[in-house]
Amino acid sequence: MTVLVLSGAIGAGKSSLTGMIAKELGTKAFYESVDDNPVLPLFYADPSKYAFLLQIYFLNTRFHSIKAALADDNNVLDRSIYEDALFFQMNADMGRANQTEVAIYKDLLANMMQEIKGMPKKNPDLLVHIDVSYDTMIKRITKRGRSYEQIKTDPTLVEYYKNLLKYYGPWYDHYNYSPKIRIDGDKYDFVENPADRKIVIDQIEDKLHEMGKL
Ligand SMILES: Nc1ncnc2c1ncn2[C@@H]1O[C@H](COP(=O)(O)OP(=O)(O)OP(=O)(O)O)[C@@H](O)[C@H]1O
Ligand SMILES: Nc1nc(=O)c2ncn([C@H]3C[C@H](O)[C@@H](CO)O3)c2[nH]1
Repeated sequence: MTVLVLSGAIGAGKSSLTGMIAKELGTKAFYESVDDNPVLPLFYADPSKYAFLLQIYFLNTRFHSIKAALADDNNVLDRSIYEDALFFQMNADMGRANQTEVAIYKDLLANMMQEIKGMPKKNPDLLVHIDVSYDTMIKRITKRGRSYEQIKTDPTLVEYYKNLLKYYGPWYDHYNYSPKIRIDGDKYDFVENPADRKIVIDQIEDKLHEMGKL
């Protein structure tokens, strides 16, 4: 049983690469709830009002996916639960959550992580992190076109996205729940270019070989 999780900023290419890895390795893909997420558009319209609710929503849906993915055999998840705290900490630091919400969220997250520790498989086998610059991130967000994520319609998102990248650097450096690998999302156009896709998939497979997981 091998479980891979993807990480990276908004629009980094996690969902795209998740699908490619699942196809290549013949594993099942688990995607975070976006298009069916009733809170996400509300959050982008009024972050202070909905930051806490969105975080609870994501934590709950991610926990469902993790329970399914860690119980089953070979799986790949398009975002790790370890990034949830990063998002909430950043939103809290930006004044979008009060101290009571922060305390309740942290306690609930710790409680859920405790449950995960009790599962037969506690941690993923490999974290695949996609690194992107601000310019690439914006290009991809624009290309994907979710209306509420566009900086043209909401210029305050420039600060939000730049801030997110600032939080991701140290987050990746400190991540130690499993082996990890960094993919250069600026360099490799693994969506449009088959040669780049092969390079990226090879990097992941080489790492799995090295770990004795392939
Ligand atoms: N390496 C890449 N080269 C070219 N286009 C890419 C690349 N990665 C992603 N894209 C494109 O960028 C957009 C965002 O990709 P995707 O939805 O996979 O990102 P994500 O990391 O899952 O985003 P989110 O965090 O919002 O869920 C899509 O339109 C996708 O086709
Ligand atoms: N606030 C907040 N907390 C999270 O834990 C979180 N996880 C994902 N997202 C947002 C980013 C993309 O717009 C969209 C798809 O990733 O959902 C989050 N937003």
